[in-house]
Amino acid sequence: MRADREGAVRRPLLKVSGLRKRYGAIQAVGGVDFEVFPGEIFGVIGPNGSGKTTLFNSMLGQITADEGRIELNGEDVTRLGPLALNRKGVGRTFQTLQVFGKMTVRDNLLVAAQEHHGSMLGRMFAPGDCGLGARADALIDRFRMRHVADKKAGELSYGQQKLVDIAMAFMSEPALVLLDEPCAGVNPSLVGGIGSLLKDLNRNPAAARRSSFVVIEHNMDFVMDLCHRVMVMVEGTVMAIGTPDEIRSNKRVLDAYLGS
Ligand SMILES: Nc1ncnc2c1ncn2[C@@H]1O[C@H](COP(=O)(O)OP(=O)(O)OP(=O)(O)O)[C@@H](O)[C@H]1O
Repeated sequence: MRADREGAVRRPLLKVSGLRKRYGAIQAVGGVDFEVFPGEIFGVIGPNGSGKTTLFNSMLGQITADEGRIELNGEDVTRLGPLALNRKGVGRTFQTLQVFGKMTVRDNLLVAAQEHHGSMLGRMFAPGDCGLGARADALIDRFRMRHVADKKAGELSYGQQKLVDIAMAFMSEPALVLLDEPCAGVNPSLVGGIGSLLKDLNRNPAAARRSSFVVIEHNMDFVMDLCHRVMVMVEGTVMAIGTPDEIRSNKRVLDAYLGS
């Protein structure tokens, strides 16, 4: 729980407590605690091997943590798998592209909503397509992809495919989106655009609810510009959590990570 500027107590959307995961002799995640609040963009940074991906995969039900508890809106979701979490409003993007190269951009978005609305075929023949076509078109416009909407995704540049990948995560209108290195492999000239897009999606006043994001990213300028708070992981544990300014001026973080 945390009090906002007006003093009202805010309940976390995501609460991770005492999370641990070991691989044999390696303690990948060694007792991690943090909270993400509604509407917050929360960054996770740390050197290679510090446990970020293991933490993500545990939160997404892709691996089972050895210990700890994960709560979504106060509900214990520790043992839920990816599909059940997706149905509860958790979306994700992967480090590597997940788009279907032979399908159009628009169809990629429609397929992404499949888990929420039954099979692709069922949806295609359902009257009014459950509103998914309209949602796909709205995202296509928001991501400025109208000119490529009917092109095969595999024909697009890597950066454009990355945008399709991110847009797919938003088809289910998630409350929480976990983004795994959204800038990885993207031309530096496109990185600013991805940041603006995510900020725009985060504050979207038209959406029924504001999405919160947890973002793993090695591009420090991107993280510091985008995130409201940042968590620094070192050797599977939390070294610091704070605003970008607090993290940039934290001596331990500078010595262990940022300063290197
Ligand atoms: N499936 C696995 N089997 C064995 N060891 C693993 C496995 N997955 C991760 N590890 C180890 O756990 C530690 C944390 O890895 P993890 O991938 O979570 O770190 P990371 O911070 O995401 O790294 P990177 O920034 O390089 O993606 C590392 O020492 C890694 O070698």
